[in-house]
Amino acid sequence: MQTGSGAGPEKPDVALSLEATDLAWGPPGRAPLISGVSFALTPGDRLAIVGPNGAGKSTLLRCLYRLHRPLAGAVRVGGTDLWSLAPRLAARKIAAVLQEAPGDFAFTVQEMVDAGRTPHAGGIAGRAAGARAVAAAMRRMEVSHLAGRAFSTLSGGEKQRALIARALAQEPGVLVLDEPTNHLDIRHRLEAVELLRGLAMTIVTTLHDLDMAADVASKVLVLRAGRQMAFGPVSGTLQPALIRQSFDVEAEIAPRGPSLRFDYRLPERRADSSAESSE
Ligand SMILES: Nc1ncnc2c1ncn2[C@@H]1O[C@H](COP(=O)(O)OP(=O)(O)OP(=O)(O)O)[C@@H](O)[C@H]1O
Repeated sequence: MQTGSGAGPEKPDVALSLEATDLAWGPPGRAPLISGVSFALTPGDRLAIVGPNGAGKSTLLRCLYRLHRPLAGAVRVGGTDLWSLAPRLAARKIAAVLQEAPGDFAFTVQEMVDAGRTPHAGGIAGRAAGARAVAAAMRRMEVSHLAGRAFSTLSGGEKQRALIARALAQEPGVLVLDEPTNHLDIRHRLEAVELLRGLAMTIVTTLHDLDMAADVASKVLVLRAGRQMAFGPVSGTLQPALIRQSFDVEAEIAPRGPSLRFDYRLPERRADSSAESSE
């Protein structure tokens, strides 16, 4: 994938602010799966959402790309309530890169990436700008040579790159990604980090790997059991005590260039609890 600025869409990206205020969501008739989530991103911020399995990371993302309507609180993009926008206008402001959806399988890569233009205006000028944005996104994600291939026949990493190309073709102000480095090999993973750092849009991504969160993100939000444990700059926020509380592991943190490196171990069992368990 090409990460240099020369390979980007010709129209400059316009990053937008993103704000969540006391956000809560849960399925009808059930207790909220997430609640009390509040954060504010300025245009161009890159937020990593981290937390253990089942913490509510994907649920929070669904609130941010307008799939789940909040039970309480609000999401504002560029200062406007997300739910006051028509769906098409919301899709011009926020694009999502999710794990592949069953509906994606019927299309070629070209058709998939073209679909990123759906929220945008048609007309001759609109179509020409759209074709340029699609071609630039495909070049950037190195999927141009796969244009005629059925999406269903791609490898996991190729699929991931095609899905990111579709979102880039959408030219959003905010890009939301669910575990974007899943399936990527070492080289493409490093390139994804560089890509995310180089995009001139606001980024929100879930990540399991804290090293990667520190490499990619300027800010981090830690969730556990649907509650926000912390939100703030990566280096001041991801501290051993918070990692122990949130993930139940002991962590040692060391600087690595401008980023951080995390080493983990399981917490030692307390002597009295092992005595209890042997009784
Ligand atoms: N629509 C739903 N109805 C009922 N429960 C749900 C729904 N969506 C998510 N959940 C539950 O909410 C919890 C949080 O799920 P979510 O997928 O947001 O977690 P996550 O942090 O992304 O997890 P992982 O790291 O394992 O991907 C899980 O226990 C999940 O089973």
